[in-house]
Amino acid sequence: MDDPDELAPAVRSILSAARERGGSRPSERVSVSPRDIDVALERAEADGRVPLIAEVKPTSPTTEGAREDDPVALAEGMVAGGAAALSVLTEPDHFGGSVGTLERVRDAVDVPVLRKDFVVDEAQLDAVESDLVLLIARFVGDDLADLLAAARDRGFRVLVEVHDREELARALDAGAKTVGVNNRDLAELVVDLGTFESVARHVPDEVTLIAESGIESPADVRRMRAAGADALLVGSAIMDGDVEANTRELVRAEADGDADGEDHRDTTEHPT
Ligand SMILES: O=C(O)c1ccccc1NCC(=O)[C@H](O)[C@H](O)COP(=O)(O)O
Repeated sequence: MDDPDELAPAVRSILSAARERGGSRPSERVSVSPRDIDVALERAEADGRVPLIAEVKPTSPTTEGAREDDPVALAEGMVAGGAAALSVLTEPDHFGGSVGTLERVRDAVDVPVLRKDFVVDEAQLDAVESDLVLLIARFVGDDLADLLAAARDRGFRVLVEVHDREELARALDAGAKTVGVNNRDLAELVVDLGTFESVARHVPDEVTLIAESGIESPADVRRMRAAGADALLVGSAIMDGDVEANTRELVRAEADGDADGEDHRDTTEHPT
């Protein structure tokens, strides 16, 4: 992992809390029969919906206040609004999430559910079942391939998050098949949609590519799709107000707008 001093204080705090929670609770090894994310994304495309992963994110270090509504009602609103899949924060100390929330949400909906947390060791994988788990390349460093294998052994599909080309190369070397490019720089917590545009062009076509963070409007959706996003992960913009209406507005961004429908990913080979 990078020098922790380079990370925003909030992110250092998130990571040290994750390590403390780590293997503190001995759990049985989970075994998951996952709902297929690719099928869910393809179904959305076939229906003319932008494939959207809507995030149940009660609060965060960059959000003022917290959303206290029942997360299950929020999740159901997102699905009613057309979300192809959901992401649920399980980090309790900085995002107001919990594994119990994820279990309740996953029981209530039939779309794939991503567990959004800061997994840094294998024992954390056994905290709860989900269809996908997140591994953040920057935080797991040289353990990425081992954690990827450990997650797959349990049946999880793995979303590997990267922020630059070096992390992308490590993700691809480790065998990632689903890659998220986070527009939020975890060192400074600054969001720049140009991050996705610059990294996406180096992602091979066969990889499922997700644009994460900072997507706020139908124009942002079209921008990320034009840069090659197979799907978008959106939290704050959906959580702010009526989640069903907010989800619907983003899901319809291509039907209502004039996207060129082209994928601008580079299909030539790049050394990893
Ligand atoms: O969202 C934050 O404030 C944050 C701060 C520190 C580390 C991670 C953080 N977010 C995690 C995420 O990946 C986002 O929740 C997700 O991509 C959705 O982003 P957004 O649509 O911008 O809420």
